Amino acid sequence: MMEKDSMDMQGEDTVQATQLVEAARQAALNAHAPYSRFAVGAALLMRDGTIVTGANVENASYGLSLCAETVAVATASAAGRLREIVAVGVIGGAMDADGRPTGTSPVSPCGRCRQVLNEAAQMSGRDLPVHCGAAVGDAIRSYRVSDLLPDAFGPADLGMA
Ligand SMILES: O=c1ccn([C@H]2C[C@H](O)[C@@H](CO)O2)c(=O)[nH]1
Repeated sequence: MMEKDSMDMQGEDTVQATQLVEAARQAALNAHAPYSRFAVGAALLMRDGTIVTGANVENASYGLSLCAETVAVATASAAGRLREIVAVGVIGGAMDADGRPTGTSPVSPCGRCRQVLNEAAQMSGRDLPVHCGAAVGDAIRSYRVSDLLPDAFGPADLGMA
């Protein structure tokens, strides 16, 4: 797999990653993914320590489905909190018969979600950590938004500070 090297973490960052991955796992249980049967959960750590979550919402058109990360960022934005995001956790995996995501390899955000996360990073003024966890087990790969979307098209390209 071609992916930029993930960050090495220690101490507090590891706690943050573990907490966000666990919240993302909980969120993924609410995925509406009857077509792909692939559940994704996303968790946003906010400046005040609270967590905003999202899960993927598919629909019968397939292609117009909403990703977990996008749902989470939209939820924070709708509450007037787009600028308050400080870290992100994501998990995903093929659902078992009970609708629980499975798999021991981390998944990382799709291309569209990377652009959405870049907007959150720009608005928060932080190169947000993105902790990508496995549905099951301890595997976590952590990145920065700028690792996932280098040379991003962003507000500066539209002449905005
Ligand atoms: O970053 C991603 C990648 C995929 N999905 C969802 C979309 C679809 O519902 C399912 C399979 O692609 O996973 C997400 O929620 N986030």
